[in-house]
Amino acid sequence: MFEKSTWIRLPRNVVVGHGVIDQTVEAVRELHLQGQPLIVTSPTPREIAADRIVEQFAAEGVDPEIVEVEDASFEAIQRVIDTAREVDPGFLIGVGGGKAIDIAKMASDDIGRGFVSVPTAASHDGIVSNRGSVPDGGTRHSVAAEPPLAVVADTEILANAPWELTTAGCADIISNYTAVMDWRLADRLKSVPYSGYGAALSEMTAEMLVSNADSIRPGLEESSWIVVKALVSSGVAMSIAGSSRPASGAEHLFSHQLDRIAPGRALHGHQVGVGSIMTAYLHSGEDGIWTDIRSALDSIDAPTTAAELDLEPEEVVEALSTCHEIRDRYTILGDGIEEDAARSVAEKTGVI
Ligand SMILES: NC(=O)C1=CN([C@@H]2O[C@H](COP(=O)(O)OP(=O)(O)OC[C@H]3O[C@@H](n4cnc5c(N)ncnc54)[C@H](OP(=O)(O)O)[C@@H]3O)[C@@H](O)[C@H]2O)C=CC1
Ligand SMILES: O=C(CO)COP(=O)(O)O
Ligand SMILES: [Zn+2]
Repeated sequence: MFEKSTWIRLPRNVVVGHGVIDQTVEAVRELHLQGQPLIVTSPTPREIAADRIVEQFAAEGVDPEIVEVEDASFEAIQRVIDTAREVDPGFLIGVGGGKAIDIAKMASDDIGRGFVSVPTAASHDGIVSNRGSVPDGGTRHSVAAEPPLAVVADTEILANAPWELTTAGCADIISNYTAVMDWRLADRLKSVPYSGYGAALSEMTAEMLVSNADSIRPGLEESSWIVVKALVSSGVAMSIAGSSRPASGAEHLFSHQLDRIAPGRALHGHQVGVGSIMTAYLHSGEDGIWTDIRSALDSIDAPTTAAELDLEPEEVVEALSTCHEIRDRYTILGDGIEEDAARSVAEKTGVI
């Protein structure tokens, strides 16, 4: 008897375009969300977007509660949960980069209230996904969480954000190529749950971004449009898969390890891009697609070397040779690669 079942949880309203931040209240009302909003944001996004959203609610006689977070941590999530228990909000709104959105997402899951995602940077593909990603000591948790009920992505705000945030988002998408290679390998060798639809959507998203690379230029609002649609699509792939597998393989393990070894040095997307060059080399060898990945990153101004990530060569070697320990996710790194092998792949790909 056929006994499989799945839940694919997706946002209902995805609102993208110029000035749509001013439609946030409308997007919320259309979902019939009631009660006081709890806005989770971080310092810069607060000035750029959250205060504007507060004004919109104030014009309707609603006074949102705001929690400002500085880092992605379980302490920050707990602070949001504690505030939510005090004020009993009707729903949450995450306004900012990956950190604010992940925290809002995970707190919303804990307190059982819906959440709306308002990205201020096209820097990562968690803006739509049903996954939260939080470092915790020597490990990192990628946990199931509430997907947003709505996403409000204002391309004017995204286009005015520092250019490197957009190139980080592009690199996060380009890394889907190696994430899917790792996923297929893990399916073949370890029988991990695999979704052909999730994999195909993830690869197609990377393909479309790369084929539009010429239109992704600083100051062009169209660039934010292209990138944010790719980020939404990649997030949907994760929701279809029910895991971050379509968008996170060994290149993400490398990045998560760098967050421990060299915290705050480079953006998530930029680290996974460089990781992807090296893991593509491990998958397909000297004449494989690693050169295409490097060219794609280069064409959108994303880093391709350790120096551009502000890293020492030995930090790259350490991260690559130890990152398999970060979590139980089978990838091309298997049970780890030797330091000399890691140095060799980093040298051969020009990363160091
Ligand atoms: N759940 C998921 O599926 C995924 C989660 N992630 C997670 O997302 C995080 C990375 O996201 P990322 O966005 O790079 O990190 P942050 O949220 O830390 O944002 C990066 C920087 O950009 C600033 N910023 C945000 N918006 C603007 C703007 N419009 N103008 C100027 N500065 C701005 C932030 O300011 P400030 O310091 O003031 O906040 C911060 O300094 C990681 O924690 C990663 O694990 C990534 C991919 C997928
Ligand atoms: O960054 C992500 C996808 O781009 C999320 O993946 P993780 O599950 O590795 O945190
Ligand atoms: Zn990522």
